[in-house]
Amino acid sequence: MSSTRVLVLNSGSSSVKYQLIDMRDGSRPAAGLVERIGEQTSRLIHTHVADGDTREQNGPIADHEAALKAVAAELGRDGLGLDSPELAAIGHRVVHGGMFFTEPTLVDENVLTEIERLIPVAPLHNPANLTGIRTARALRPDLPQVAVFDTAFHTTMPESAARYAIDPKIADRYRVRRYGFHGTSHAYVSRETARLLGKDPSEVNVIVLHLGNGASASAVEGGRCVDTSMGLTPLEGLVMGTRSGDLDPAVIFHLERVGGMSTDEIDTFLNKRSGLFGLCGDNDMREIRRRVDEGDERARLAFDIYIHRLKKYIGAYYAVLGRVDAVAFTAGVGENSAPVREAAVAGLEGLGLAVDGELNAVRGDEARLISPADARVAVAVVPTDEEMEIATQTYALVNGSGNLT
Ligand SMILES: Nc1ncnc2c1ncn2[C@@H]1O[C@H](COP(=O)(O)OP(=O)(O)O)[C@@H](O)[C@H]1O
Ligand SMILES: CC(=O)OP(=O)(O)O
Ligand SMILES: [Mg+2]
Repeated sequence: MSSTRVLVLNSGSSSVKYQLIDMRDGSRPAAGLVERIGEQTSRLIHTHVADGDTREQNGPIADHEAALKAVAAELGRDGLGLDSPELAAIGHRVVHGGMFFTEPTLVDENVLTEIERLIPVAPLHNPANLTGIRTARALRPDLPQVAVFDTAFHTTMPESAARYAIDPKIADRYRVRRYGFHGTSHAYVSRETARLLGKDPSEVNVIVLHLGNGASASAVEGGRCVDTSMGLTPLEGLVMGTRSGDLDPAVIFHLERVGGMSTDEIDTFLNKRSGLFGLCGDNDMREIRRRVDEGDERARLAFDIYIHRLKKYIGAYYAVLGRVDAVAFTAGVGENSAPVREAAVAGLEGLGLAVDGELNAVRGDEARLISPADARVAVAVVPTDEEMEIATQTYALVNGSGNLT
């Protein structure tokens, strides 16, 4: 039996998402999610696609190691376990790869050491990614494990965009620079946007707006990233579900000196209790829109701040690129929230940007244009598929080709 399947693991700070993908035809025999890891109310939802069976497990799952073992057991019940000869490799999303990793990388001890060294700049993400890799290796030591880095796509950024305006000696000593994240999604979506326009990626300039719980924008010139909104960590840039995005760095000194908060408290405050959640108590855009429609002022302000920041980045990346062929909305909010898309480009007709109300209201899983037919710049909804991109890159590395054979 040939090995054509890739298990993709996306370990977040309190969740593990997984998909088993068959590279022969792109089918997904199984997929699932473990959420609220470390709490009493953890939940595993597993879907075995062949028989449409979805199983749910509720109850505490202490850590990422236990989560991954539970996932392996669920896959095993469907005959799709980690011992399956059809499994070619496991592809892991790793959030921070620093400057070192510019490509998908076969995991060995040195790679693990380097990912570990990057924990201080990705404290919410890299530890979970590491545990995922280590647990998977222990369960199936002979299987190739590939790390696919969120930062890799952004390593093409010019120094003018990647450096902060601080002494380069200090910056280099502490590896302080703008790395950018969600790169797997920005790469996939910019390519799919070119495809939607019937062009080669090398011919088009695209602004990608990845609006999920974490959110980031990128400027992609002829298939290469030239700027992105996240920086040293995934805190910079857009307003997010629970992260503040851009602020004057002096806010931190002020909160410490005047507010009496510790560095760790400020870190938690800005990463976990700010953004939409900090502004109005909700981080889910559906709930925020519902409240806006009911006339809730706090939700309205949160929405307006979110949109104002988004619009500023569209303008900034328009200037960075000089010529823009398309603006692509993706991820949970970008794919599903027509009001966000409409508000983000409202008033930008001068830049050739507009949204057609009827097209914007259409829902669906396919990439689609939402700009009027005569628009100078295409505005598109392009569903992201980080799992397929990770599987493709993983399979290409272990097999010498990314083609679906
Ligand atoms: N129908 C919808 N309308 C508006 N927002 C939505 C909708 N569906 C999902 N979302 C938003 O998508 C967010 C999650 O996006 P997602 O890309 O799945 O995030 P992540 O991968 O970062 O967890 C949710 O917080 C929610 O606000
Ligand atoms: C890097 C990052 O922000 O990831 P996520 O959106 O999964 O939190
Ligand atoms: Mg996401």
